[in-house]
Amino acid sequence: MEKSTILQVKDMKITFSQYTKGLRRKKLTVINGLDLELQKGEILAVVGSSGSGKSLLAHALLGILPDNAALEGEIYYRDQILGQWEKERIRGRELVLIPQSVTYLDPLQKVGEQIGLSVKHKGDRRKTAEQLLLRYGLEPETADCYPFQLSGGMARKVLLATALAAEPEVIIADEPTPGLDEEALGEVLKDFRRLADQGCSLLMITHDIEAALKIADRVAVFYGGTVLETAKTADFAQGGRGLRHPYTRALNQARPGEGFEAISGTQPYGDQLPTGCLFAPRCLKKTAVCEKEKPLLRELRGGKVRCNHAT
Ligand SMILES: Nc1ncnc2c1ncn2[C@@H]1O[C@H](COP(=O)(O)OP(=O)(O)OP(=O)(O)O)[C@@H](O)[C@H]1O
Ligand code: NI
Repeated sequence: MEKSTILQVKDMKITFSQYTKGLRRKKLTVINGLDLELQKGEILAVVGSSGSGKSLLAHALLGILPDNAALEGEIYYRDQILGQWEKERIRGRELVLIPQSVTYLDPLQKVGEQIGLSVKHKGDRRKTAEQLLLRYGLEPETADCYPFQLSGGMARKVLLATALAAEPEVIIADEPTPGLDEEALGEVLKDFRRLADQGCSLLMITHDIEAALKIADRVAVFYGGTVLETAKTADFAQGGRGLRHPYTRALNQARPGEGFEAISGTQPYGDQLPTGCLFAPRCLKKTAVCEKEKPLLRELRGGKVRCNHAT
């Protein structure tokens, strides 16, 4: 582990047991062999298409997976194994989630009180809540609203304010930006960068690769429940010359201004994973070995890649 690593995931696996017809139990592995490291004071963006396992990673880190999920592998926080008990102890304090859905807000509690509960330093919680609301352009009176009285964008801002109130060590932001207007988006991204520069560590899960590249230090690319590449943000520049994996290159080329070239096919899921490389069925560079063996995640040019052929 590097000295500045604050959070580390080693060989994570998440399996759901589901009841199928006739009450037979079926196991479905949705995350497998996932490794990730978050350094202190960095923004690590996690990108990947819908269903690749991004939110499950977030929920596993916070200890809020559903009851039918089994979690394997190791999570370290500040060099210590992070078990369920520890997760519950630091959740909402040292480690906070900005959830993907605004339904995480308590419908029966006024906004100001919800933010107030998270405020780290005692004192005037109401005032702190109002200041945080103001930071995202919401009137202080918003503190007296119930969640149902807010627009989607306002609710997002309340989730952000709640997370920041805790003055956490680590923020896991699961799609924090949808529904925000341009101005608020810019404000949030700037805030994230500033927090990181002050030493807070951020895992930013997002579909918005443009937003990620604006502020992130590194990017982890998820696919079919694992990491295919971790790259430095700079590797995406100049047409993605520094990138390592064919999937990341394809993602990069699908960005506006980069040619908008989509790749055909869809990501594999659960019980229908290929035996070899997860990306092989869609890869233009695959060879016989790719269909037989799962490549390991290996270090390459200051990043990591799970590909037999990357150089
Ligand atoms: N409770 C559950 N039972 C069974 N499968 C589940 C459950 N929750 C999630 N999954 C499956 O696990 C996979 C990963 O889900 P996850 O929500 O982590 O994806 P995601 O990358 O966050 O997607 P999105 O970008 O749409 O938010 C999906 O295929 C999903 O269907
Ligand atoms: Ni998600």
